[in-house]
Amino acid sequence: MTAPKLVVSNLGKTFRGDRGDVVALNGVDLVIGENEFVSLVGTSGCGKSTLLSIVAGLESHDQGTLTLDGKPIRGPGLDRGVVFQSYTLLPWLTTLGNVEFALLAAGKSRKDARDIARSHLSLVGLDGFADRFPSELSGGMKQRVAIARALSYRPNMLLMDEPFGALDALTRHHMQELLARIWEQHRLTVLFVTHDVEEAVYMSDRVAVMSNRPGRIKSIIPIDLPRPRTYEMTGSPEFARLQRDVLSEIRAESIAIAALGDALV
Ligand SMILES: Nc1ncnc2c1ncn2[C@@H]1O[C@H](COP(=O)(O)OP(=O)(O)OP(=O)(O)O)[C@@H](O)[C@H]1O
Repeated sequence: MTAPKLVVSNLGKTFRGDRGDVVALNGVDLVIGENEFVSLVGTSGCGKSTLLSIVAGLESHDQGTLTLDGKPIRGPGLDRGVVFQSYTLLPWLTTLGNVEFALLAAGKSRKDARDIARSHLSLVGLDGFADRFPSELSGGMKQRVAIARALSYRPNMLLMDEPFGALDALTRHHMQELLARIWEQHRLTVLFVTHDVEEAVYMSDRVAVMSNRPGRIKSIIPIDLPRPRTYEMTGSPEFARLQRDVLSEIRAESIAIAALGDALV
C-alpha cells in the first residue's frame, strides 16, 4: 500500500434514541493509502453510510480516532469532496453555477471559479451543457455535475456514497468507466460505498467487506487486476473469481442474519 492517507482506528458510533440505542459501528479499523481506490461493501444496514458520513465529518463518532493526512477529522471540510446517491444540485443554478458556487464558497475569485468550473465540466464530458439547469439534465448528467463539483476544489480525498445507485444499468456502466478514467488520470484517494459487487471489483484497488451491525471491517480483498480497467475484464475468469470472493464474504454475513432470525422464531 502507498503512504497512509486516511487512518480509522477502533471507530465506534451509537445512535441514541427514545426507542433505544442503535450501535451502528464498533471497532472499525481501516487504512486507505494515498491515491488508493477502496470500496466499502456489506449487508444492508451494516453501517457503510454511517462510516462514510463520519469520514465526511457530517456525523460524529463516540469511540476511536480518525485522521486524514495525519490531522484529526473534526467536521466537514474542503479537504474532502462528497458525492451522494441523490444529486444534491441547487435547482436554481445552472450546471456551471452549481460548480462555481462551491469554488466561490472555497474563496476563489470569480474568474478563477469560472475557469476551474468550465475545465471540470469538460473533464466529466459536459462541455456545452454549462447553461442548462438541473431539471434539464438526465440523472447521469446530474451526477457528472456532482462529481465535477466535488473534484473542482481539489480535495485530498473523494467520498462517494452509492453515487450511481439511482442510475439505469447502461448509464451506470458509462459513469463507472468515466470515474475509472478520471481516477487513472488523476490518481485520487477514494472511499466508495456500493451494493454492487461487480462495480466494487471493477473500480477498486481493494474491497473492504463490513460485518453485520455493529459494523467493523471484516475482511479486505485486494483487486490485482491491471489498469486501465476495461469492460472486457469483467468477463475474465480472474474477475469472476474476485467477484465470488467478495460475494462469499458478504453472503456469510447474510446467512448469519438469517440464522439469527430463525433462532428468534
Ligand atoms: N440517524 C440515525 N438514527 C438512528 N439510527 C440510525 C441513523 N442512521 C443510521 N442508523 C442506523 O444505523 C445502522 C447503520 O445504518 P447505515 O445507513 O450506515 O447502513 P448501510 O450499511 O449504509 O445501509 P444500506 O446498505 O441499507 O444503505 C442501521 O441500523 C440504521 O438504521
